[in-house]
Amino acid sequence: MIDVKHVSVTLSDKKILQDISFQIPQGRILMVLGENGSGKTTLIKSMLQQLPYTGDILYQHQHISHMQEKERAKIFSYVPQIKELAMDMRVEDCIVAGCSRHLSIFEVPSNAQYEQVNALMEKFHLTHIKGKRLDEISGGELQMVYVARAFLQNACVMIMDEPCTYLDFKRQHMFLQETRRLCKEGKTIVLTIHDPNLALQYGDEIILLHKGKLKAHLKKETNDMEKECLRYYNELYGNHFTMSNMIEKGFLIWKE
Ligand SMILES: Nc1ncnc2c1ncn2[C@@H]1O[C@H](COP(=O)(O)OP(=O)(O)OP(=O)(O)O)[C@@H](O)[C@H]1O
Repeated sequence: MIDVKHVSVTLSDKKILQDISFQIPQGRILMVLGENGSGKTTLIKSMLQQLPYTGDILYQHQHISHMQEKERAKIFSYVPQIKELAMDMRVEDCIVAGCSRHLSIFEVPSNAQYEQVNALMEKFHLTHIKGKRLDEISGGELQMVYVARAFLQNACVMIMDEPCTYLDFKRQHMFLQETRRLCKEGKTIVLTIHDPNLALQYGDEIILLHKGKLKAHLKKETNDMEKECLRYYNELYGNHFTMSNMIEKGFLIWKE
């Protein structure tokens, strides 16, 4: 379980997050929603100890801030926003770096690990970019390369910052189906996303940030997530939304 307790972040004298508290049980997908600048990235970077914060963030009742870097790498894998991704390496080398925590400093990845890379590249339909450098592939492909790398890392908690942004419609669903499968194996997934429909379809829980504050925490079991999400969106962003079953328009949905 991850326990975020009264977390606040101030950067350059600006309050970015204010008194955020929530828990995520193991084996759940938490979707983090909120408009641009609401604090989603700041929240996940705080969880990853990449930003200074006040309050407490615990994993299985242990303070994450007290853990060694290596211990944290066993617990968390991270897919940053695409704007932060390094370019100067080959696709396979980028993915195989996901298992670097299993290697000692002088060790190079084994053939078996490269086989795992090949399997992941097949799973995510990336075989056509094998051998290419990261600056020779598309934005969506780059995003999937980093997702594959995080999958290879096999950490207990996967934290991903807008992993769907550059993915086409099919790949968004394919990827989210994979994350759901990982959850069934006991992994915990935290991901920021802008599409409330994807969050509703795949999330076990949703938190909604607004101006650095936690506006809502919805759970599949205890909330009518669709209706409450609609209510919050209308409250926050003006009365612009309705549910698809309330209007006579067709739209594409993913058949499971
Ligand atoms: N180092 C910094 N110093 C000052 N302000 C910052 C810093 N980093 C981020 N901010 C501000 O904090 C706010 C929250 O940023 P954050 O990146 O967490 O938002 P977000 O919800 O992830 O946005 P988006 O959906 O656009 O990615 C923004 O107003 C941003 O300008």
